[in-house]
Amino acid sequence: MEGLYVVNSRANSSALFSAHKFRAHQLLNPIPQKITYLRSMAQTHMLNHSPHKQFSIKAQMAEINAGLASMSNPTISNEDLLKIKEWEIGILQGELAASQGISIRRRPPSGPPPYYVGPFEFHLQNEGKTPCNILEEIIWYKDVEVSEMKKRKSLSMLKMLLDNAPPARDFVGALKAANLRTGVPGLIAEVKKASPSRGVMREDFDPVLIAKAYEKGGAACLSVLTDEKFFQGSFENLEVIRNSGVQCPLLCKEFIIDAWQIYYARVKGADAILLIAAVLLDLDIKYMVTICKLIGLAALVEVHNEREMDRVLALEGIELVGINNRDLGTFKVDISNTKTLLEGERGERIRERGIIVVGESGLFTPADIAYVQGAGVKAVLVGESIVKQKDPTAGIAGLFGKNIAS
Ligand SMILES: O=P(O)(O)OC[C@@H](O)[C@@H](O)c1c[nH]c2ccccc12
Repeated sequence: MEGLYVVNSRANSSALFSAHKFRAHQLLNPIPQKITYLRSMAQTHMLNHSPHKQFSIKAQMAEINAGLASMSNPTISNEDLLKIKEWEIGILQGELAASQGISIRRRPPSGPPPYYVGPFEFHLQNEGKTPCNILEEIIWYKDVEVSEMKKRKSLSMLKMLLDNAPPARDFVGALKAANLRTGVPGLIAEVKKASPSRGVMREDFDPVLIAKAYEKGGAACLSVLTDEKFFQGSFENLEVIRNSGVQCPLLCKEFIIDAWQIYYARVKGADAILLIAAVLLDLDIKYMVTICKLIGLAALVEVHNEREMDRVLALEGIELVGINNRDLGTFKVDISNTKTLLEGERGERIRERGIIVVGESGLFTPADIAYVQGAGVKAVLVGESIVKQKDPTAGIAGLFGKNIAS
């Protein structure tokens, strides 16, 4: 556990590069040999994990090295050096993300540090300082938010709190049981006040009342939005629902970019967390799923296109995959996405591996539920259509076209 902590204790970084940075702290003096050493380490990591990018990265590394070798300013401070390193690592991480088809960029640093002598193209890459879509905006804001939260509560504090937390409830088990009991997909009912695409969905928003109404209506699990700025949710909502006597396992609906958030979610009462493949590198997903297993959480890995599905299916140990019918970049909703991603060989592999698939977003009617069930989902994640109902319990019966409460 301690090893995991060191590697993943920094925001903004994939596990490997965090380890790399960690060592960078220890190795800053004297400068040239150590830079070369650090660089070769980064190079090794890149080569191991992104073979098809080998050539371009090698070339860029060579360019940076040449630049540094010709650097004449001997007064460069350790602090500036560290900034240079961090900036470069950001660029390399961007490269790795692009090679995996991830279009969401992490928050750009404020441009090249002083004394930077790397290739010109790197300067250009960081020109775009405005987010390209809503998901990117959310992620950039989250980066800042999480680094602030981490200052207030360290990971070691969270780990101490974890030792006293009641064990997590079986999220996947509850979905399977509900599916077997009702013959329709197990319901994850979402406690959601607002969203960037739909605005405020319910003015009289009482999270505990809604949660209890969902449970009464036969929800297997609940999803609680915790993002404040864009969804008007909160960790307080998660906590009050957990302490209200509601028995359903809880999904912490958060934009997770740092393992610290996983521990935080568990401390606040979560039984499952969401990992969004459009945002996270393969290695990050793998690493975060491992952390979830260590602390007893289920991980719902969300995909919204074929590329993301293939990336996730290439990872081991995945139990729960969500297919989002809403493109988080454009807000476009199309429930046939669930069907498309489960067709052919992909669907077969999923069945063989016993992965539970959750159909997410845009489900309003019994026909919608039947459609995604026909496509192969064993669970659904529903917010808008039930949270907007005056009586969410009746909303659930309306959504399924029958009473699914036990
Ligand atoms: O309200 P809807 O259309 O029923 O969607 C619920 C849920 O799928 C959606 O809120 C969601 C799916 N993935 C997300 C990731 C972040 C925030 C929200 C989401």
